[in-house]
Amino acid sequence: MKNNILEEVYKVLETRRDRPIDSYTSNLMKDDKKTGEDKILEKIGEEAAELIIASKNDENVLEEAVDLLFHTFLLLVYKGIKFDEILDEFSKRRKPQ
Ligand SMILES: N=c1c2ncn([C@@H]3O[C@H](COP(=O)(O)OP(=O)(O)OP(=O)(O)O)[C@@H](O)[C@H]3O)c2ncn1[C@@H]1O[C@H](COP(=O)(O)O)[C@@H](O)[C@H]1O
Repeated sequence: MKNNILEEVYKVLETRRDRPIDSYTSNLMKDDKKTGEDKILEKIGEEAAELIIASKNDENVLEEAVDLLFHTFLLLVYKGIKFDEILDEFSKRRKPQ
C-alpha cells in the first residue's frame, strides 16, 4: 500500500543488511575495502550536491530529493536505527497547532 511504502522499503533494506545478496544496497552496506558507513556517507554527499544543483536549475528536484532520503534511510539502517524510532523522533518535535 502507498502509505506504507517507506516502511516497506525500510524493511527490505534491513533484510539486505542482515541477509546480504548481490544487490546495490547490500553491496553499499557491506564492510569490505571501505566500510559500509564510508560508502553510504560518500553517496549522501553526492546526492546532497545533486539535490542542490537540481533545485538551483529547477530540474528533477523530486527525484534527487528522494535519492537523498533513500540514502539517508540506508545510513540509518546501517546504524541499526529502527523505522519506528524515526517516527518517534518526528513525533517528539511536533508542536501543538
Ligand atoms: N528506492 C530505491 C532506490 N532509489 C535509488 N536507488 C539507487 O541509488 C542509486 C542512485 O545513485 P545515482 O543517483 O548516483 O545514480 P547512478 O549514476 O546510477 O549511481 P551509481 O549506481 O553508479 O552509484 C542508483 O543506482 C539507484 O538505482 C535505489 N535502489 C533501491 N531502492 C529500493 O531499495 C530496495 C532494495 O534495493 P536492491 O538492493 O537493489 O535490491 C529496492 O527494492 C527499492 O525499493
